[in-house]
Amino acid sequence: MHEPENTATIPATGAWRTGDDPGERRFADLGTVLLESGESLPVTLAYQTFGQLNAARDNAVLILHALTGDTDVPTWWPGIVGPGKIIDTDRYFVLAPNILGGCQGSTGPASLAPDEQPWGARFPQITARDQVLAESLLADQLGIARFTLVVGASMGGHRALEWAISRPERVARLAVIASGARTTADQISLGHTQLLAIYGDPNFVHGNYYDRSPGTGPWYGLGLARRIAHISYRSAYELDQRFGRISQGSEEPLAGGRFAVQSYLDHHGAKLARRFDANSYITLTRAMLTHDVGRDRGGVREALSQITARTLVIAIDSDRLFPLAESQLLAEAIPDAFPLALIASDYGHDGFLIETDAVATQLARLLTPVRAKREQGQCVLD
Ligand SMILES: CC(=O)SCCNC(=O)CCNC(=O)[C@H](O)C(C)(C)COP(=O)(O)OP(=O)(O)OC[C@H]1O[C@@H](n2cnc3c(N)ncnc32)[C@H](O)[C@@H]1OP(=O)(O)O
Ligand SMILES: N[C@@H](CCO)C(=O)O
Repeated sequence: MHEPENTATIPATGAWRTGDDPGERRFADLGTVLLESGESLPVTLAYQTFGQLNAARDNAVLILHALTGDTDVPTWWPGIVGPGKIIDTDRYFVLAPNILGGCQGSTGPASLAPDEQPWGARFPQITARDQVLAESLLADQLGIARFTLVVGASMGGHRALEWAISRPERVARLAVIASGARTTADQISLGHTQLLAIYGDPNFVHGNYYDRSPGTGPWYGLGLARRIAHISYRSAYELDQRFGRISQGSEEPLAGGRFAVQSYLDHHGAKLARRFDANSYITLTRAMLTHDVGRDRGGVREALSQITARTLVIAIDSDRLFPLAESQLLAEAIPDAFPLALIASDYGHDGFLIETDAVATQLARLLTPVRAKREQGQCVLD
């Protein structure tokens, strides 16, 4: 394992995280990986771990972050992961890799290609299956044969499902939150418009912007893509309850001012553009759009029937990005699944990040029997 050069060479134009955390992340060199596309890619994954792997190596939990998440799970999911939380780091060994194709330490378009230049637009097409392959190589390297729980929300749920289908012997329990078995036409449409927002930025220059002078990256396009995405992360009801037609500041929209909700979206757009790489956003969005667990497996239901893990599917009732029907399908088609767990929330898709008490209550159904039996001194086979 080594600190890859790629994290040190992202140019100053990019304000995404560049290996700036205080040494908690580690990096696994996983060698050259054969991708679903047939191309080969040298892969490094950044990851963090929390807690201790026990002697039996049977307390590992794999947490798979969503689109722009990172390895620092206790920070973005504080109600779920940490000492005494439902994913109790005093009890479990949590492994949190950064997604392949991302820009927070793992190999992605900003990494150096073998010719010592950033991949940029040359970065190959990546799928959820490629991402899971890389994660499984990381697990191999860490000596984890089987996870007691694999959990992912949103795009993390895509990978969690791929894990449970392609490597059922390695997943004892599965939690899929606000996610689905394959991207819907609506999701593809939303992703498509986000991609076009980036492509249309004159500073995108076909993805080859890394050597441009500071301040000339495709931040406008990336920020616009995030605004489009962010609308889909929240419910119409919540936005209206919260912002209504309120003006931002004293200047009325009729007099050239902004609505507060415009300012809010602008804030989230600018914030992401400061911390994320546009080429990674494209790579990950494309991976999301091509997600289909049924591809080359005889269809979605056939693929889901291969899952052996005890499974919990959680949905947010106001999620307009991942419709309930998609979660319902998972809960019905996965053989050993609890009935769909529905969380009532006004927050929409982002509910998985915000409604952590409700998510924890649901996860307890999947995890507590193990805890209770262990505390009674009983042997529990994962
Ligand atoms: C697994 C993963 O997905 S990890 C990655 C998760 N993180 C992200 O996605 C980052 C984006 N953040 C978010 O989506 C949300 O902040 C969440 C889901 C994390 C939390 O949701 P909430 O608590 O409802 O936060 P909310 O959506 O109100 O955003 C708060 C921000 O909006 C800002 N804001 C609120 N109203 C306005 C407004 N009218 N004008 C400008 N800014 C505003 C706040 O100042 C705050 O800014 P800050 O985050 O820079 O401190
Ligand atoms: N806020 C989440 C939403 C996607 O599920 C992210 O950016 O990863």
